Amino acid sequence: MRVDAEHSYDVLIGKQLLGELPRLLGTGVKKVLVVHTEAMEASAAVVREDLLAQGYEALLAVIPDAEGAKSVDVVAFCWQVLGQSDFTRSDAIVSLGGGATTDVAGFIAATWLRGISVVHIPTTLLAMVDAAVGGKTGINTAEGKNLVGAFHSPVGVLCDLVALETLPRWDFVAGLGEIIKTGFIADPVILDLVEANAEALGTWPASIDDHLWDVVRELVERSVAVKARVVSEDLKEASLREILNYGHTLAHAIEQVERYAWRHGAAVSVGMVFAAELARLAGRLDDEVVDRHRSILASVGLPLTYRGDRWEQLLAVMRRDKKSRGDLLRFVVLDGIGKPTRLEGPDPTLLAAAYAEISADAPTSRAISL
Ligand SMILES: NC(=O)c1ccc[n+]([C@@H]2O[C@H](COP(=O)([O-])OP(=O)(O)OC[C@H]3O[C@@H](n4cnc5c(N)ncnc54)[C@H](O)[C@@H]3O)[C@@H](O)[C@H]2O)c1
Ligand SMILES: O=C(O)C(=O)C[C@@H](O)[C@H](O)[C@H](O)COP(=O)(O)O
Ligand SMILES: [Zn+2]
Repeated sequence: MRVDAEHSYDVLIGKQLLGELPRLLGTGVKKVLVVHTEAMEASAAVVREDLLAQGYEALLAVIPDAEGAKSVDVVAFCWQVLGQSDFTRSDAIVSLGGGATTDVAGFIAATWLRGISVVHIPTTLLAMVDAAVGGKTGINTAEGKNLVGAFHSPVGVLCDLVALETLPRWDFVAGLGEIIKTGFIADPVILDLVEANAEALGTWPASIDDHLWDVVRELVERSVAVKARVVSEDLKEASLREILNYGHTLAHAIEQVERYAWRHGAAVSVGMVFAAELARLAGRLDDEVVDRHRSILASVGLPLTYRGDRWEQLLAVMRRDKKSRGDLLRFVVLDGIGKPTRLEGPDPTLLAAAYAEISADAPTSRAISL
């Protein structure tokens, strides 16, 4: 799959792809910093050995797990490593891990010497289908999620599906959240595929067999194809790219309120049900599509509700969403499957009514508690 952003790059999807890394790094690179978490230590050692065998100077930088990686302290630590190892503009970073790792490593690459090459090797489903592709990089601040970052496209992405064999069920399911998002905004075949294989997908990795691998590969390819098309047309989110943010306005607020104890994909699941209810109440989306949100997300084990007593707090956080313009809150909503649009400045009563529909506490809501 090819992405045409500030430069063109390949997203390779398959098995045992490590041999492709030198080609993705391109010519002239001498030093490579492999950024990874402790959980990825063994794989990072293999990548390093491979790079050394190919004649590169290869170093490892271990960063904290999950959202703990997306902090300015981690960035500063990696800048120090790069500085002390004399990394120049002809050297490169390789990220190895989930979306948190690819986000922070991408940001380090974007900022070191004002930008050096990065190759992403995503190891979660979510990072393969979304985070590693498209060049959005960033970190969190105390005030919110992804508030600091840069658009900095990788020079290549290597999605080795074998990595998914060790991914725990909950992290796999979180990745399905972004895949289902892609289905609703742009590719209904994704929804059909998930619905037809929901039980096996929702019980990963116990359910792995040849058929399931074919399904997962197709889901990854279809999701990456949508993302590649969108970011090739609108890298810096002038307009079209906002559709990839479906469900994210509320999702990011939930993640922050939960101090990142929720997985991103799980929060996106609740955020999509909220956005669907918002569109329904605004008279844009019919009941059938809203119900399909709930049924498909629940079928793989994703959450549909959030605590009712947090609305004011969530609303305050949502005001800092990147789609906001001044006081104007803006949401990506659907007019139908594959028909994303924007809802700008919805009435506060409409927002509260949509939230009541997803509140875990509301006895009369249409929400299903899992
Ligand atoms: N830049 C973008 O366009 C973009 C898109 C979507 C999401 N994101 C970001 O991605 C992050 C979420 O990514 P995520 O869901 O991958 O979470 P994550 O990076 O936190 O990884 C989830 C967990 O999986 C573990 N893990 C990773 N690979 C594994 C493997 N192969 N086997 C076993 N365990 C493994 C990690 O150690 C971690 O504990 C969020 O920060 C989100 O904001 C960014
Ligand atoms: O690539 C994009 O654009 C997206 O919005 C993809 C999202 O899934 C992703 O979570 C992204 O990091 C959110 O971006 P943000 O600009 O809302 O921080
Ligand atoms: Zn996301």
